[in-house]
Amino acid sequence: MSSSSKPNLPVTNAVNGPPNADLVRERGAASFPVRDLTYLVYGGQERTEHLERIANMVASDPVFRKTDRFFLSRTEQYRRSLEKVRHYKELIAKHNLHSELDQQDLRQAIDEDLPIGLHVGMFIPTIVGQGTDEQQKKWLPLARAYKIIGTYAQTELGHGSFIRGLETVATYDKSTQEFVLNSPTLTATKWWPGALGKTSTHCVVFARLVISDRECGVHPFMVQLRSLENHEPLKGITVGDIGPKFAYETMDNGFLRFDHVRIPRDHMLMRFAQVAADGTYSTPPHSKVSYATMVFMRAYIIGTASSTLAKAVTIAVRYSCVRKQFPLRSGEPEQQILNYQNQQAALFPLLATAYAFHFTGNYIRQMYSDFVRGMRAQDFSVLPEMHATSAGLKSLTTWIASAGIETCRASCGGHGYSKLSGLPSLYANYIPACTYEGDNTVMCFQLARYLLKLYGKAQAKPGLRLPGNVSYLEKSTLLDERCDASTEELWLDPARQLHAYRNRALRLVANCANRLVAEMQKGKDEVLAVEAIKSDMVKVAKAHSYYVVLNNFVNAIEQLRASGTSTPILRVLKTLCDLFALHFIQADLGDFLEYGYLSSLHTEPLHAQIRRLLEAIRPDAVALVDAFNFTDHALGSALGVHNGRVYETLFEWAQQEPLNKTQVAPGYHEYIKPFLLAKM
Ligand SMILES: CCCCCCCC/C=C\C/C=C/C(=O)SCCNC(=O)CCNC(=O)[C@H](O)C(C)(C)COP(=O)(O)OP(=O)(O)OC[C@H]1O[C@@H](n2cnc3c(N)ncnc32)[C@H](O)[C@@H]1OP(=O)(O)O
Ligand SMILES: Cc1cc2nc3c(=O)[nH]c(=O)nc-3n(C[C@H](O)[C@H](O)[C@H](O)COP(=O)(O)OP(=O)(O)OC[C@H]3O[C@@H](n4cnc5c(N)ncnc54)[C@H](O)[C@@H]3O)c2cc1C
Repeated sequence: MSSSSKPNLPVTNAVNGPPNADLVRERGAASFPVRDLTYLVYGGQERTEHLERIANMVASDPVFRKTDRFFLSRTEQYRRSLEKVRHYKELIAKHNLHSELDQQDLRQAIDEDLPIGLHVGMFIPTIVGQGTDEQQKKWLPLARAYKIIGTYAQTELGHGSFIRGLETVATYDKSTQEFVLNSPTLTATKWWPGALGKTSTHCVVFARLVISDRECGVHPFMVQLRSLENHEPLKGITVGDIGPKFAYETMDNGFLRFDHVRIPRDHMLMRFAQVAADGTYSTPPHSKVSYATMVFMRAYIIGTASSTLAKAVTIAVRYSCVRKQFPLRSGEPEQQILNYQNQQAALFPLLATAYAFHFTGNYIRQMYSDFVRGMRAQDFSVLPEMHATSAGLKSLTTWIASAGIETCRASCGGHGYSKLSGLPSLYANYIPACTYEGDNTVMCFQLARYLLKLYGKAQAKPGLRLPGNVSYLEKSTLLDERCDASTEELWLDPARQLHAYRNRALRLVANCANRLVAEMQKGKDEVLAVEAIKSDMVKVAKAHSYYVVLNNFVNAIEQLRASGTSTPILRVLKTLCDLFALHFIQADLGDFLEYGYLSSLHTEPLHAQIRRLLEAIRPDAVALVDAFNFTDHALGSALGVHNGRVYETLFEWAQQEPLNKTQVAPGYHEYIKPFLLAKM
């Protein structure tokens, strides 16, 4: 079945000409209407077409070009991203894109780490979340109109994960009703905040509040850094760029020091905690409420794991259909490398994961908006679940997406190593997601701690009802149950798949809890006992997060079935869901074998079923990546171009290499010629 209607995307950047015949054939053989799956992914036909209009506008606009990005210096890349910011603002005005959603769509289409990312992603959300109504009235209009540009300055040279250890101080001076911000040591220097170095005029600074020598904990403060007239740093402020990084060249991650900088009392963001004029301090309703922007960003990061991985897989799958190596038998034509089982085994689980993460993203968005609704009504009861779940999912999704991009790159052979494949920069720009907004390992401890606590409660109080995704912690009888998937067919049963993931998670939680007790019985206090089980805690958090991802994928398919989604779409989603479920059991087989949950009775049919799923996905692979509907601009890859003219595009793009501007190499006269022409 071919797609029900054609996508409206232009073929930009690629070399024009007849499309690659193999890709055309693959597209014609899809078993489902591609366009319908695109609508499903992007929330319907109208929304898809709107996104396409914006994507087309960006892709055809020379200011947003990406093709020369590899040939620009760091400074040029930063300047170029500022040019894009200015143009972004012009387009908002020109096309009346004033809603937050439109602007988000536009930034997503521009597809670059712009130095306003922190402004929209953390600075404005912190004012919204932490500012009083008056503070919002004062700063939001300025921020939304880009009259001020801000960032989120929390991390310091000596302190990142451990927020309570921050050293920057904000001392309240009752006599002038001001806070005095100071960086008392070198390690107190703010270090890393995006767009802090050169772009931002303002920032929300996290500093420890001190009132009359009393420590009141870390709080957010609004601080102006630079003059709005000439962009010079204000008195007492030392600010700059932290220098070269692994990638992320368009972003001026910065450092910042305060030398007794005074700000008015009403520059502390006081929605939840307040300092009165006389220095009276009112505590917030929840001790971690000032960490809410991080929770918001973690939810956002979970949402982007799918699209990032989907880009890498789109490039690798299209290229693997164009690329041919070896005939099976002499005299036969060479095979598309995607026909090889190993290539399918590398790429298809990642394709399935990109779809799985799409539904995880929907789930966490919903959870986050419920949480915000509660918080507005002063109900913080969901905060622990929201924090723990988002911390775990942020870690799992960014780890898998990062490793997945690298797998895609390696699966493209030599051309994957070329920056023109788009994969090295996708990887290098994406991997800090495993670190920023909470180091993944540290985040896993948060989820594991939450699960251990709930498990302990459930053990102590049989009959206790736990929230949906953790309700399995109530059922210790689950530990006695074994897998009964002894045939290939039984492995396709979602209930059995979920049973396996639940059982593994519960086992690891129970094991951790038992070890904790054993360590304490050996004489350790609780703190040291936790230290003794830390690597197991990471496994616990991952195991639970896998279960959440799978559970959401399974539920999403059920909901789609109930809402009348067509059979071909349901069939292909079910196949992807099965592959996701079975692949990650296979990948962690030791966990399931260790406690006898599985035996070779089950693993043989498991492996066989995975092979069948790879075969089932093969004819739909191109259609499944096409359904993500990326423009060539978004992919930025000579290997992933929609028309499949991979070699033509690679060849043309390589001509832009500055070394090719002259026939004779720069340096030839000084360094090559002397020895070439030297007498023997
Ligand atoms: C939309 C556009 C987007 C554009 C995108 C732009 C690109 C952006 C790119 C990069 C931006 C990057 C930004 C940053 O990195 S900002 C800095 C982020 N920093 C961190 O994430 C630091 C990580 N550390 C922490 O979050 C915490 O310190 C901690 C969780 C590790 C520990 O906190 P601590 O204060 O030490 O608490 P305890 O361990 O003692 O725990 C006490 C108690 O509180 C619970 N808890 C901790 N955090 C939270 C929270 N956020 N919400 C709710 N509850 C929390 C914790 O679980 C404990 O609970 P208990 O066991 O029940 O007591
Ligand atoms: C590209 C990028 C952009 C960033 N943008 C911003 C920004 O805009 N604003 C901002 O404020 N910050 C920003 N950051 C900083 C970022 O949030 C921190 O780097 C991150 O939170 C990790 O903290 P850390 O660097 O202190 O790592 P550390 O905590 O020093 O981690 C180092 C290692 O120690 C381990 N470790 C740490 N604590 C423990 C523990 N208790 N037990 C066991 N192991 C532990 C970790 O797992 C890790 O392996 C950015 C960072 C990057 C890379």
